[in-house]
Amino acid sequence: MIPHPASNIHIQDFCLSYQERQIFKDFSLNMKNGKWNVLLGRSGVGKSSLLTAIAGLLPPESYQGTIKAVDGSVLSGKISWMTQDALLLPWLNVLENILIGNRLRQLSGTDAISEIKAKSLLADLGLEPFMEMKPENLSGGMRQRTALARTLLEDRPIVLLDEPFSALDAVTRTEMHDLTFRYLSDKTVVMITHDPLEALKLADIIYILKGPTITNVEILTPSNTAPRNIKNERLLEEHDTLMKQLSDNETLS
Ligand SMILES: Nc1ncnc2c1ncn2[C@@H]1O[C@H](COP(=O)(O)OP(=O)(O)OP(=O)(O)O)[C@@H](O)[C@H]1O
Repeated sequence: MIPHPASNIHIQDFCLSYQERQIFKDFSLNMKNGKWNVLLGRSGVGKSSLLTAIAGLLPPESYQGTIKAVDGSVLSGKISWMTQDALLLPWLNVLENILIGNRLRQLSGTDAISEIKAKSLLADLGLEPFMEMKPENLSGGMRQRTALARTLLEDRPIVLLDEPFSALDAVTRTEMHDLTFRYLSDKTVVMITHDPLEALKLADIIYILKGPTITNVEILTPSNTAPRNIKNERLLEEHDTLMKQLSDNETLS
């Protein structure tokens, strides 16, 4: 499927400071359209801040530069975003939580179809037996899968994922990698992860962000097409390269 032309992301001359520290300075980047763009970098370098900026949720007075599609159109309305904390509404059950976008938009005409899609997605994610449970009764991994389901159901051309698999056990994580990759095959995905192997498994392109002030990125394009077998020898060599690139950075607070 050809990605929607407005699903690219063009970052131009982006500058961001918090108090004394400048996080980004004159930073420009074109994310790959319809691909998995993965951000790697030491904790505190500025990855989530960049995702927040792409989502259009930084206060306008706090940054300079532009983040738009290459044709100049705005990105708002084209993005679904899964934040680090699942942000589920405690008074709604799993099914209601993943349908919240529809409910807020009052798409009453599509509710029946959305509910069928939502239930099928919950079944794929192994959450069907829990769909009437409230978030407080779910494990951390189940909450994360619920948040992932909500993001996947939004069906937007741009999908921002901030450590979407971090709370999952190794087996579930592998299953979720494959499923998420399938669901998002025609989207422009920007994913943050702390796991270089996860990045190498899923990314079309990996951007390594280095501080203390980010002015550009180092790029690694893994060989072969994603999703990759993480036992592949070539991938393990690329893992070593990535680890060296990541460790060649001063410690950030
Ligand atoms: N609203 C804010 N006000 C002040 N400082 C902030 C704010 N948000 C983030 N920071 C600081 O900016 C820096 C970058 O934060 P950010 O969350 O973007 O990093 P990150 O690379 O996503 O980190 P992690 O991998 O640990 O999630 C950190 O030092 C953080 O403490």
